[in-house]
Amino acid sequence: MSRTLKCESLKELDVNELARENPFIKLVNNQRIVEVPELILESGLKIRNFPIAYKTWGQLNATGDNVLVICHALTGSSDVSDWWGPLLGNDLAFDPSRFFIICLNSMGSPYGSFSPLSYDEETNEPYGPEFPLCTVRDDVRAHRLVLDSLGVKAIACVIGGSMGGMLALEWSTIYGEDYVKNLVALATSARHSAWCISWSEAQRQSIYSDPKYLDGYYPLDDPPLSGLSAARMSALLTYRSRNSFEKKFARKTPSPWQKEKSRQVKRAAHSISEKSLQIHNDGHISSESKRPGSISTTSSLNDSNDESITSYGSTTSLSSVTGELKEVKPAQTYFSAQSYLRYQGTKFIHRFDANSYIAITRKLDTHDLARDRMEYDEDIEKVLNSIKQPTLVIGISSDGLFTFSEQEFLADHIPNSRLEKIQSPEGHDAFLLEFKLINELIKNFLKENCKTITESSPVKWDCSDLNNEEIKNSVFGEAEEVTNW
Ligand SMILES: N[C@@H](CCO)C(=O)O
Repeated sequence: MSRTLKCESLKELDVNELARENPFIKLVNNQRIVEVPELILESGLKIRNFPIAYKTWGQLNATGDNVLVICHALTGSSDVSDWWGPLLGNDLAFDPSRFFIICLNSMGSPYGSFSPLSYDEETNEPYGPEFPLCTVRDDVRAHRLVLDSLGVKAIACVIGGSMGGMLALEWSTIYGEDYVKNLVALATSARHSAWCISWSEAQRQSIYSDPKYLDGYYPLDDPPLSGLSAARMSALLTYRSRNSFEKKFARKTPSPWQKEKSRQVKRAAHSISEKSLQIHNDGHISSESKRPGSISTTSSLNDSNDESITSYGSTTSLSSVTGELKEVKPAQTYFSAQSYLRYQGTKFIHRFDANSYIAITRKLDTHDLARDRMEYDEDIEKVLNSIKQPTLVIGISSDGLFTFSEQEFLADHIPNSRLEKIQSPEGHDAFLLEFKLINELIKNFLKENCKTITESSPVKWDCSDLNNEEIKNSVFGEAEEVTNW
């Protein structure tokens, strides 16, 4: 991270102190958090003295215009090295020896910016479910205030995928080509589709239906984990594709390490009814798995008193006639695809907050470049037509969430744009997985459109914050093959 540059006019906040109130902040290495004095949200509400977290790499040049603004996706943080690490480094797409690279955390996210975990000055309580609606446009306006205070005069290119792509489109639309010189939008849309809104809704409903949700007034030490985990599991399915799952898992049984990762902990069953109950409630993370009044037979996901780790693929089963244990091979009811989903759900609840998830999915739902843009008659094609910057649109062939046709729509209506298709079976998340292809596409686009910067002499930058070890140990879990190319 650039240690030399500080916000001139914004108060720098003590990250460690903030992390005492919001433990998720600790998951992001070496970011800065500043206090923005005031912003009027799109809703008309004025917010005061609120935090924005950001992280930078490289040095700002004398003219303040060698700036790459990278915008993160739904559950991302300001730490680009954690989720797009293989694109960041000397001679890569995001080259800190030439560009000043900045990623600012979106509001609603639990990773440092203004969120449901922030304290309301008036009540001295976290906002929780009373956190105000923050839109993509609100993010862009708040982030602009931070860029101004850092001395940024123009953005060489704004780049983002998924929600990050929405921010990138808004940056270009709000501030125009004098301030934002180039745009790269990946796997995103001009407005959030009915399909995406519906998935957001289904995920929020998972959280609402967790009895621990308590209308959002849950204590931070007892949050609605099962609802949040279920929300992430269904979200994850929309981020991948049927074919990638079939190829990866088919009908495989989880290996012992996969079972261990997904914490499938079972105690021995002593009767048919106990065994049936175990199968029936298998995967229900807050289940007691016992009849009211009887002794528990299945531990919850967080139970550390494991007696044994078994699965229904074992050879111990029950005779339906006698009700006694008998050595037979039962039908498989626990599959590798399930252990993967459960593991992902568990991984997520350790790094995200339920109210934040609700706030940020609502932000996605508000996204519509045409909304309230009367100067364009709220006509989406006219708004896209007003984006004059050289633009690269990148779509994923198998993306079922932000479909390739939505990328075609963007490219068809943004006049100075080029469309690239990534052939990948991975679905939407390919924008976070197909590093090599994305690196090449963005690098070539910048070479073509930011020549004076890409051809400038490289300057030294502090790369101590970037190393393979950090990428491998990503708190957010980069793909397993991240370092393989
Ligand atoms: N996997 C990404 C997908 C959202 O586009 C995330 O969690 O942010």
